[in-house]
Amino acid sequence: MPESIEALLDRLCAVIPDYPEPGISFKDLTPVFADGEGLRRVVDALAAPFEGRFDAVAGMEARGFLLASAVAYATGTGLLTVRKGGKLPREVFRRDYELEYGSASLEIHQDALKPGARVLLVDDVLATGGTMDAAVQLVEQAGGAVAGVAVVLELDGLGGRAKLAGREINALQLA
Ligand SMILES: O=P(O)(O)OC[C@H]1O[C@H](OP(=O)(O)OP(=O)(O)O)[C@H](O)[C@@H]1O
Ligand SMILES: Nc1ncnc2[nH]cnc12
Repeated sequence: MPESIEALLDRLCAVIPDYPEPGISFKDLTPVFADGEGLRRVVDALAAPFEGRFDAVAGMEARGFLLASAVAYATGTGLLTVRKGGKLPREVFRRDYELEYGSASLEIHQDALKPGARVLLVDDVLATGGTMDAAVQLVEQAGGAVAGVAVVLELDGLGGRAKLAGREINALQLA
């Protein structure tokens, strides 16, 4: 029987205690990305429930970029870059937010989207949901319609799903 995606993630995801600060259990997916079959299966599984329902994929800097660009390529859709603050050269919309270990800001070009474009948002980890919620708001502010949210790992007990109430979420594994 083929290995389930949950078993694959259990096997390849590294867990680092007390990183980047005491009390955080850091989930490192770089070994999944480094595995040819792992990367392909994760990318396909992220997009599968939304097939035919999105025109573009938004990835959040930095780890989200890795997955979003692969999903966009695999599905023949466009790629939107949602960048950390101060990196984009033209007029931006901006959101400041909190995450498990600090605060940050995200920006999107004001003209990044065609009006009504259906956007799938992709990231590696959903923890507090601060990052994903900020990105959802930016996509909508730029005139897009959020088709859904796809993440590899949803961290249990940190409130990310509640923060995204009403959004369709595809999480490949609850950790
Ligand atoms: O649900 P949240 O609490 O917002 O946490 C999830 C976010 O945290 C990580 O990014 P990080 O900001 O560490 O940046 P990186 O991708 O540059 O490592 C991860 O890639 C998600 O984007
Ligand atoms: N515990 C965690 N592991 C990996 N990425 C994260 N992003 C936010 N919290 C995280």
